[in-house]
Formats: sequence, C-alpha cells, structure tokens
Amino acid sequence: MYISCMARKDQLSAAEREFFGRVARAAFSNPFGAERLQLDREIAGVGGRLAQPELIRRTMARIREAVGALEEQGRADLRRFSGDDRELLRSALLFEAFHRHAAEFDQLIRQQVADGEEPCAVPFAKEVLALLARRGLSAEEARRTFAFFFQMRRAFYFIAHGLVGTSPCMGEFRRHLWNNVFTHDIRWYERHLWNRMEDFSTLLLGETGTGKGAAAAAIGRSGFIPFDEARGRFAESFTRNFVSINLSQYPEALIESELFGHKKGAFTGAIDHHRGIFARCSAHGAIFLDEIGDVSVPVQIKLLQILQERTFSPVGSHEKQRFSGRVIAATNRPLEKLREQGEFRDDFFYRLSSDVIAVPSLLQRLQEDPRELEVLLELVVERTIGEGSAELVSLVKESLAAEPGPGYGWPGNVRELEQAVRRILLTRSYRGELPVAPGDLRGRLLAAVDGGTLDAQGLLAGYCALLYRRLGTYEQVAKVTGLDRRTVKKYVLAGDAG
Ligand SMILES: Nc1ncnc2c1ncn2[C@@H]1O[C@H](COP(=O)(O)OP(=O)(O)OP(=O)(O)O)[C@@H](O)[C@H]1O
Repeated sequence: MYISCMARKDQLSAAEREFFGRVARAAFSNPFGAERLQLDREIAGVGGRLAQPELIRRTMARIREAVGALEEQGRADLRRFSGDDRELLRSALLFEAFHRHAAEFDQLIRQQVADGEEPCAVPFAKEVLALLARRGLSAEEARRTFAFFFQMRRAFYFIAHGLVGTSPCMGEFRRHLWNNVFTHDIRWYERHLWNRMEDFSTLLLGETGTGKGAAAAAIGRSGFIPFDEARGRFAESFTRNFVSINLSQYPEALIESELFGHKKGAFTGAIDHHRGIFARCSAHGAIFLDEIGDVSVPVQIKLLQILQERTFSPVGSHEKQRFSGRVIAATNRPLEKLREQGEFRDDFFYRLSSDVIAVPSLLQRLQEDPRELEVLLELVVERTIGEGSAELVSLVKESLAAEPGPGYGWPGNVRELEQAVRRILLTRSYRGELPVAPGDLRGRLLAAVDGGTLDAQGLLAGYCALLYRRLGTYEQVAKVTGLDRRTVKKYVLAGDAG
C-alpha cells in the first residue's frame, strides 16, 4: 500500500532538488543577514557585488523561470509530491508567490498607514488565495499563509524603511529585529509560535534619539493578523497593533490610570471612564513602555504582576481584563546601575528581557562607516521637505563638515541630526549641542603638552574635553578615564573654557 502510494508521487530531479533546496534555504533565512545575501547571489548566478534591488530582481527572475517550468509540466502542485521533496518545494513555491505580490503588499501597507484604524480592502487577496490553492494548499492553510505573507512584508517594510544605515552595527541591529519578530528559525515560528509570542518581551537599550521608538514600532506593527476572507480584509489594522506610552511624562499618581484605565468616579477628577493602554492593545499587538528606567518600584511591581498573570483591572474596578499582547520596553538609563542601587527590580528586569537589544549610537555608526551620514541625510531631507534633494543633502553635508566637524559626538543621535538639518535649512549652520571652545582643542592641548606647560589638572581637563567631543556623553568619558561622571563634567567644562 505504502509503496504503491509512493510510486504515484512525483519526484524532483537532482538538479531541481539542488535549485529549489537553495530557494527554500533563502526563504527561511533572515532577509537582513549575510546568509541570505550569499544565497541570493548563488540563485541569481552572480559572483561579485551587485546593488540590492538588481540582485533581488535577478534572483526572482531565476526562481520564476524555474517555477514556470514546473507549471508548464503541470507539476507546480504540492499534492503531487511527498516527504522531503514536498517540504522543500512548499517553501520554494510559497517564496515565489510571496515575492510575486511584494509590491502590492507594500502598497497595502502605505494605504493602511494613510487610512488608520479601519482595515483596508485587499483587492489582490482573491488572486493570491487562488494561486495558493493551485499550489495545493487547503483553504485554511492558504488564508493563514496569506496572513503570514503580509506579516513578513510588514516586518521587512518597517525594519528596512524605519531604520536605515549602511554601517555593520546597523545591519546587525536590523537582523536582530527580524529575529525578534520571527525567532531565529522562521519555520518554528510559522508552525508553532505565530500565536504564542505574548511571553517574548523585549528590552531596547541605547542613548536618546538612537531609534528605540522606531525599532519598537517596527516590532509592534509586525504581529500576526488573521485574514477575514468573507470581508476581503485583514481582521484589524496594524496601526492598532502598536500602542506606546512615555512613562516619564506622567506623575506617579496618574501612571496607573494611564496604564490600566480607570472607572468613572474611581478618584477625584475621574469624571469619565478611561481606557488605559493595556486595554487599547490588540490581541497580537505590542505595548511599548518607553523610559521604563524612570518608573517607581511600586509601578514596577504592578507591571510585573500583569506580565505574569496576564490580567489587569482598571483603577476602581474588580473586573479582570486579559492582556495578550507583547511587551517592548526601552530606556536610555543605565539599568545595571539602577539594579545595583535597588531602583530597578531584578525580577522585573528578567521578566522584561526575553530579548535585550542594544541600539547603536550615531557616533558608533559613523565611526564604522562614514557613508552612513549621507544615507541618513538623504532620508532626513526627504522627510523634512517631502521629497529627495541631492542639492540640499550636499549643502547640509558641507555645513556639518565645517561645523561642528567630523569629530563631533552627536549626543542626541539621529534626533539631533534631524534638528541639525532643520537648523541648517533655516540658518545655514549648526554648531552642535556641546560647548564649543574657540580654536582647535586638540591642537591647543598637544601644543601645551609639547611645550611642557600643563599641570595635571589642566592635562586632565583638556583630555576630558577632547573625549567628550568624540564620545558625546559624560558617562562614556567617565568609563574611559575611570573618573566619576560629576568629576568628568567639571573637567570637560574647564577643558573647553581653557
Ligand atoms: N536608523 C534610523 N533610520 C532612520 N531614522 C532613524 C533611525 N534612527 C532613528 N531615527 C529617527 O530618529 C528620531 C528619533 O528616534 P526615536 O524616537 O526612535 O529614538 P529613541 O531612541 O526612542 O529616543 P528616546 O530615548 O529619546 O525616546 C525618529 O524620528 C526616528 O525615526
């Protein structure tokens, strides 16, 4: 029985197995990782460097050609195959179907961002579901796969567009974010974890303005959303999937009600019911707790309780509500230190940190790859004036090269860069946020060292000021010099003035 059943099944040739095997590996691999790049090159049959869009175009052309050949032979149907061949072909055929509609998914994402909370119609859904049915998927499998396609495209879109940059640390950051959404093995995610991500919390650590909020939004907008075939729409808009709160904005007395909501009359001033952000977060969405390092221990305890029990009650109510979203938290404060000082609870820290992502500073990015500045300027100019302008980019670049100069530390990171661009557009110059000493600090310091005119205090002050320009924060200078932050600040101010 088994043998006769197997005999009726089709088999891939050795060459097909090799080709589609490679395509299947590309389908599983992280699109921001080195392995995927290598596989794309092998599939496209190109050796050297090729710009990304052209590489993808050629890769997809080769895959389409191979799938087209199967179609002509009436073999592009999983029901004809079994065992390993079927598994491998499944990934390859779905990968092809996904890329065939990538541009339409991108259009849908832009449309949904513009439309907001009401889910948009998905005009190409019928065509994709019909294609997946022809490939041998059941109606249920096809719907889930279609929803999974949309999820992957959203993750790719928001990570690639929200967090640009050519430096290796930025590449690694994007790779990490993708894994944060889909785990390190997307096959596991698709089979077992797509609706079980609620306990995977994320902690984003990094200086102010580095893109922690942008990263959290990329993760939050990339949750799984089922497709409602009867309505021809996804069950909800991904814009509802991400709810954020800046915890440092609220006085202690209001935080609980912002987080959990309150009932009318729960306290003086509660004149109406209020839904907190836990209630506003949708089932597969994420809640972003920004500035988590600023919350008091009692609030940490309450949040910990929710994360453990997954239920909460609005202030003034006993009614339990369930929370099934993911939690993403971020801070630019030194959590290690806060934990040592007892200001941040260890149990809360561990509950928040299924994944800890260190977001690179702009300084690190520029040091790793000076081209990063141009890429960011192109984006910032486009965001500022609504379209790209090579002329403006070079004007801003020239201005920044003259002042504050290439050694500048960018303590406010990308947010400061955005501000610098605006200021240059208005006033033609940006001097930087740091105290800028007249003259060349490094030159003055070296001349004084050569001349043997400096005392120990003066030497330290000059050195601290120099490091501060380069590293951008008093904390970093304290780390390098072994001094405490306050002493560093005193020396920096003296060094800059001297
Ligand atoms: N790599 C990047 N590519 C494009 N834009 C970026 C990048 N990093 C940051 N930005 C932009 O910089 C600005 C500040 O980023 P964001 O608010 O995410 O920083 P943050 O780390 O959350 O800051 P804070 O700690 O002060 O809240 C935003 O406009 C964001 O879009």
